[in-house]
Amino acid sequence: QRSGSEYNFGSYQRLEAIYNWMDTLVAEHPKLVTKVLIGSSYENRPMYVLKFSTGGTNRPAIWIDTGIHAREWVSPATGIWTANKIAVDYGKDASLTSLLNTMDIYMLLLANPDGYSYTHDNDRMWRKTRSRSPGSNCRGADPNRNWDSGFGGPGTSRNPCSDLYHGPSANSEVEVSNVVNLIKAHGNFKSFISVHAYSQLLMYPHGYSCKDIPDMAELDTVGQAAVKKLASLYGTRYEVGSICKIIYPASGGSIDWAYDTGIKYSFAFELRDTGLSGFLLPANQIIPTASETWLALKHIMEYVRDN
Ligand SMILES: CS(=N)(=N)C[C@@H](Cc1ccccc1)C(=O)O
Ligand SMILES: [Zn+2]
Repeated sequence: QRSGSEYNFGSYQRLEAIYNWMDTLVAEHPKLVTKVLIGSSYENRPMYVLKFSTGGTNRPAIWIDTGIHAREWVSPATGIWTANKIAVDYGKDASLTSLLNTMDIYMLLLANPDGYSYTHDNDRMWRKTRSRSPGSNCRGADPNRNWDSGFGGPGTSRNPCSDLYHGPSANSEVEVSNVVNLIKAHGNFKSFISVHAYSQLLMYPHGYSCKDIPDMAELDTVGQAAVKKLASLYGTRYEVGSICKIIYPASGGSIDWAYDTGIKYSFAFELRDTGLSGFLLPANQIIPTASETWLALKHIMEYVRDN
């Protein structure tokens, strides 16, 4: 279907509809957007990254992933709206256009496709991947505890039945190793942004330690300015801080790995709301959430472009 017409950005869509929509986005903006297959999930679903590029080779790049936790539906919904916004606004929004004339943006909209599918067909509250654990009837590892950053440390579990199960080893989840391989092969990412829900937070590393990172002051300043712009639309209030300090210790998280691998501008969003609806955010809040989040994302990307 044409992305501009039939696809309803204001509703939660099944995996198949999102994949179809990606194809229409590429078809409608062939000079800007390409679909890059970075590998398959545990259950053999393709993992596609949308690459926004106006040319060059291996330009400095910004990474955005949504949907790593399956039940956090407003995350991929926001990613889809954002991908469309970037495609539509290129050539119209001077700041975005200048960014895309010098940098690339990579978006992984469904970072945990097996889990996302499972929340539609089996268990709305599923969080993890769907991998099998030898010796256990429980399935899946937390893809946000499986990265090689303080792996197995505080805020994780070695019990395959726990929602915080870190997996048998770092990068054991193919959904994680597919991303790690791309980031390493590319080698020129300047920013790594992972979008979660809920709590209305904008966080920076670390989760595996509460010690301030060397770039803490800078990332905090960027974060504070970003959430100020977010709040300017509807007054939605976000808090800014390190993962460990602002919520809890969490080891093996993606943005900790990204930061420690040298990607300075690494952030995690926790979108709406603060617990009233939680993971079951009503669909009528998708577009408002995506619209306000865009102001924060744009601020971060502009800062990365200019620094
Ligand atoms: C509610 S939640 N599960 N999205 C919170 C999310 C916080 C976090 C984000 C990035 C890195 C580490 C930790 C998590 O526990 O994985
Ligand atoms: Zn999450």
